[in-house]
Amino acid sequence: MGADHLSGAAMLRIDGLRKAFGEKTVLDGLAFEVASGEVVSLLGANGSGKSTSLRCVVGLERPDGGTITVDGVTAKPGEAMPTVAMVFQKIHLVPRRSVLDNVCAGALGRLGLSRSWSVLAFPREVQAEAMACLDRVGLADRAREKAGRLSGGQQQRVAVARALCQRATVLLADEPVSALDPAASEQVMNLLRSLADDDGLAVAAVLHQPNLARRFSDRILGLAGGRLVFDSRSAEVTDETVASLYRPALEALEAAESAESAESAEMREYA
Ligand SMILES: Nc1ncnc2c1ncn2[C@@H]1O[C@H](COP(=O)(O)OP(=O)(O)OP(=O)(O)O)[C@@H](O)[C@H]1O
Repeated sequence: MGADHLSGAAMLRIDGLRKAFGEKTVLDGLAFEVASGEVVSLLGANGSGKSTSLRCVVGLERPDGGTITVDGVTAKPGEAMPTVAMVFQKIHLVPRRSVLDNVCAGALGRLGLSRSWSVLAFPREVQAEAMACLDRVGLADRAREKAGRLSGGQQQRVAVARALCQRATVLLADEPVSALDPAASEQVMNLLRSLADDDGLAVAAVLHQPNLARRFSDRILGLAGGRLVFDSRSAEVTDETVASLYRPALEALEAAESAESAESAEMREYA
């Protein structure tokens, strides 16, 4: 699984990343790397900072500190690097436009067009590239259909094709399979894996399914409180390691529930 690429230089390097929303520190000096050809999964309880870290990398959030380096080039704070693309749980396609147009939209940045959909037709060479990207994700035969008519799993693959048309070297995926059934999840995870193995992309995915993370990634990063608590090869991540990530959140929930039931017992006593 991508082992050949692991010795390569990092395609994505994050160092000392910090981000706060008001008083709340969400990323507290996060650091990790993803090599070309590698799939890395981010696991952690709700609110541990997984999405925020990816959103900082793609320029959707402006970090308060730290550096993000892509293929040796360090981004200015809040800058969107042209070769970093992201796919989301809620798939952002324009449902009324054709699948092909949605994929062509990946080229808008380098065409110097704003992210507007006013263009009536994309240049022929962009359309040809988009078709090749659609072929890569196995959906060339659906190019002329409206994107909204495709299944969730197919739409996620179209979003991946759009990232390819952007010529991404780093693909970030924020819960890419959380809304998909098991068969579609499998297909999307296989696609991410093969983009790393066969096309040399550096893939970082936030997942809520530890088993998928173990099966499809080279390494798993465990996050808690905006910090890295482990960075291990997938085969070395045990059930106990995973459980320890979620335990504090579970204990906090149990404590809140028992405080609530103690309070209602007290209220019943007074009633
Ligand atoms: N725009 C924002 N404004 C204020 N707080 C935010 C904002 N975005 C995220 N947060 C807070 O930052 C913390 C980390 O959020 P983040 O989405 O990165 O966590 P996560 O690990 O991806 O969680 P989940 O698994 O629930 O998606 C949370 O407490 C969240 O409420």
